[in-house]
Amino acid sequence: MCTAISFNASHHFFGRNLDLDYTFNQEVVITPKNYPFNFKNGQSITQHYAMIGMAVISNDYPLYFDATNDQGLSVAGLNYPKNAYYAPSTNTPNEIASFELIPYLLTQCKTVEEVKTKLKNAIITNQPFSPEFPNSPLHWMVSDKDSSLTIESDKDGLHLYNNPVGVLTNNPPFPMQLFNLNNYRHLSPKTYDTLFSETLHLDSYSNGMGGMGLPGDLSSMSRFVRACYTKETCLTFQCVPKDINQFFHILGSVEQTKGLCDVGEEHYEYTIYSSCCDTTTGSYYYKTYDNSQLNVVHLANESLDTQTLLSYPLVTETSVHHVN
Ligand SMILES: C[C@H](CCC(=O)NCCS(=O)(=O)O)[C@H]1CC[C@H]2[C@@H]3CC[C@@H]4C[C@H](O)CC[C@]4(C)[C@H]3C[C@H](O)[C@]12C
Repeated sequence: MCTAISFNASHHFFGRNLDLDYTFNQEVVITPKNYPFNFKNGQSITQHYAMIGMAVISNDYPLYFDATNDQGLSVAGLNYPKNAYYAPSTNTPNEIASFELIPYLLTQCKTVEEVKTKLKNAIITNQPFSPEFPNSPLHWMVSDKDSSLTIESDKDGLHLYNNPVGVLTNNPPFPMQLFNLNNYRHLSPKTYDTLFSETLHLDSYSNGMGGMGLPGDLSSMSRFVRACYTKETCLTFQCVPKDINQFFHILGSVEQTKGLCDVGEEHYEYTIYSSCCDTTTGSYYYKTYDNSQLNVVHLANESLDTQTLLSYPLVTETSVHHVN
């Protein structure tokens, strides 16, 4: 399970929690502007936008989990089991293999509008990257500073849904997630007087009672509601570090502690990393389960007119600031 968020404050921020019971060898990866992409549909690109994000590099190829390009467009892939359907290839030019979608969009598009145009007649296909990395059932959130889009490739075709909340988790399909939010329309950061009785004097004995009924469990529908509510009510400070801090607190509202989510055979899902990319500057902040210190990799600090992938292994050791 995972949660992705797009957040507007002093800058535009985009990031996600990656929740899983095992870890890949993922690292922060910068793809510079002249790294050659040879897509399965026959298209080759050697001049394109640069991108930064979390990826596994295999065979010199960046398998991105989430990334942002130098134009401020971002995409994250999240688990979408049992619903994702990728079609067999028929060798047509509008095909994109599922593992290629993030680089395909981020090399060529600046905005969500451009993504919609690019994907108009697209088909997501099922060619796997390699035997070591077979296909995963994913759906995606694409965001720029003005809007977000959910991409779902189901048995009945490719769906592009406007995503007005800027949040994505996992199942069920996105229209159901959005509809389910209606069930929480009563939630409020304020504690109102009781609405259903004038004779019973029901006491507001605690702050925060306007939020009673907000789900706190880790199921994907609950995380969707909780992340939307936390994000919508979240204050912004027009100060980049403070807004990034707010972003990590929103992600923290749906993070998974080891032990809470038993997936069998003594494995537990946990939040492996949380990321927040400042898409205005291309700075990728992250923390890991064991290291809650923020680390950052800056796209702008590298020369991007090159061909070779740059990678930055995650700093996963617990870091403590000793005060005395
Ligand atoms: C597993 C993760 C989602 C986390 C999640 O939701 N876990 C709930 C498990 S459960 O459903 O609750 O049991 C997803 C998110 C992004 C994915 C990678 C995207 C690039 C690449 C695409 C290739 O085609 C296949 C390999 C590849 C490295 C992918 C591996 C894996 O699929 C990643 C990490």
